[in-house]
Amino acid sequence: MIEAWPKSAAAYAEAVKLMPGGVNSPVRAFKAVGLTPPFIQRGEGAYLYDIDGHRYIDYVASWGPLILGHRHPEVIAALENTLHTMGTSFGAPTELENELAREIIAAVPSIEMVRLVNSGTEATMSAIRLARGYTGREKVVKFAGCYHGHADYFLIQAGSGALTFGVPDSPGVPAATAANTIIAPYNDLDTVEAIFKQAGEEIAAVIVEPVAGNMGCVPPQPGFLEGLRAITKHYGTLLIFDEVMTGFRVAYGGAQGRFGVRPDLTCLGKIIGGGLPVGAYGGRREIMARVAPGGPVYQAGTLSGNPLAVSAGLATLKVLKEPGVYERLESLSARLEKGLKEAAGEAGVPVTFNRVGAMFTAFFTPRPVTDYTTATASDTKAFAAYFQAMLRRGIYLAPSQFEAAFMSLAHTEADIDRTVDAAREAFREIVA
Ligand SMILES: N[C@H](C=O)CCC(=O)O
Repeated sequence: MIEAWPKSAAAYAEAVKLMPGGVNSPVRAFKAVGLTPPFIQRGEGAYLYDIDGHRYIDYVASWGPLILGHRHPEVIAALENTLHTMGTSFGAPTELENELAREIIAAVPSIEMVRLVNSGTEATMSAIRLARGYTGREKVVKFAGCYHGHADYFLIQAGSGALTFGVPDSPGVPAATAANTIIAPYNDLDTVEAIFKQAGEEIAAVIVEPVAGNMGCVPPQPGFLEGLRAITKHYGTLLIFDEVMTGFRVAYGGAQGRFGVRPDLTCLGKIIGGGLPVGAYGGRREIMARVAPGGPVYQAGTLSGNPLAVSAGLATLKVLKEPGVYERLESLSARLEKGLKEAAGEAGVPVTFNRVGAMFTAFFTPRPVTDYTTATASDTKAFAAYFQAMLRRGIYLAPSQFEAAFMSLAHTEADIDRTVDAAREAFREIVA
C-alpha cells in the first residue's frame, strides 16, 4: 500500500509556479480525483514507476498509444536505428512516410490516401476543413460527450478533460464559430434525422467517435453507425470517423473494420505514432486529392511525418500484425471485465462496465451508459474514492470518470488478477 508521494508533491508545487495547473494537459493534474499527481520517472512494459519509488500497473498507456506497453524492444530499436542512421526531422519527404502511408491504407478499409500530421487535434481540424472545402458547406454535426481535440468548433458539449473540468463549452470559442456546430445525443439517430430534415443541405460533415472514448467508453448501439452512414450519404454530407482512439485498438482496421461501416474520412493518432506525437487523416482519393498542394484546401506542418514518430508507429503496427495479438488483448480485457464485475457485485457497488476490445470504463451507476446523459449520471465522488484506493494499491487508472482505460500486450494474467484483488479491496473500502 502506497502511503506518500513527498517527491512528487514537491515537484508539483514547483510545476504549478511554472505551468498552468502545473501540467501540459489538464487531466494530468488529478484535480477530479482530489489528489496531486505522482511524477513519473519511467515506464517498462505494463508498469509505470514514479519518482517516489512506487510501481503501478498502468491502464492509461499514455492515453492509448502504448498498446505494446512502455519501452517495447522493437519500438526502442526502431527509434534508435532511425536516430542513428537518419536523424530527427528534415521537413522533406522520406521513404519511411511512404511505408507508414502504405500500412495505414492497407489496414483501414475506407482510406485510399492519407496525410500525416502531428496530433489528433490537427487531424480532426484538417478533416473538417477538408469536408467544408469539398462540400462548400459550413455546418458540422458532433455528438454530446464526444471529444475531437481542442479546436474551437469541437469545444461544444465536449468530452474528456473539458467534461472532467466542467468546461464542455469553453470560454474563448467565438459564438459565430459555435453556431456552426450542431449537437446531437450519441446513439440517437432520430435526432440526427430531425437535424438533417431541417438543415441537411447545409451540413458539411458528421464527425463521430465510432466507439466513444472521451465520456468514458460508450459503444455504438447496433445500427447507429450504419444509420449515420445512410443519412449522410443521402444528404451529400461527409461522414468522419474520429478513430484517434479506436484506430488499431479495437481491431487492426479500427472501429470501421470491426463494425463494417465505411466513413468518407478517418482521423487517426495515438497508436500510429507508437508513443510519439502524430496524427493522420485520410479517406477516399477524390476527397483527399483536394488537399494542398494537389488541391486548394490548405494544411501543412513542419514536423509532419518526422522519421522518429513514423518509425515508432511502423514498429508498433508490425507487432500488431502478428497473429493472435487482438485475441490476446480481448482475452486479457475480458478477464479484467469479469473480475471487476464480480468484485463490484460482492461489495454491492453499482457499476456498469462498458468495453469494446481493449478499451473500457467502469461507470459508477447501475444503469446502462449509452450517451452523455447516462455517462454523466455516474457517481464521480464514488469514482474518485475508488481511484484513490486503487492508486494506493499500485493501480494507475485514468484520473477521470470520463476517460476510457486501455489494455496493452504487456499486461499479464497476473497483472489482471492483482488489479482485481486491488479492486475487491477498493470497492469494499468505498462502501465502508
Ligand atoms: N482523452 C484525451 C485524449 O484522448 C486525454 C488526453 C488529454 O487530455 O491529455
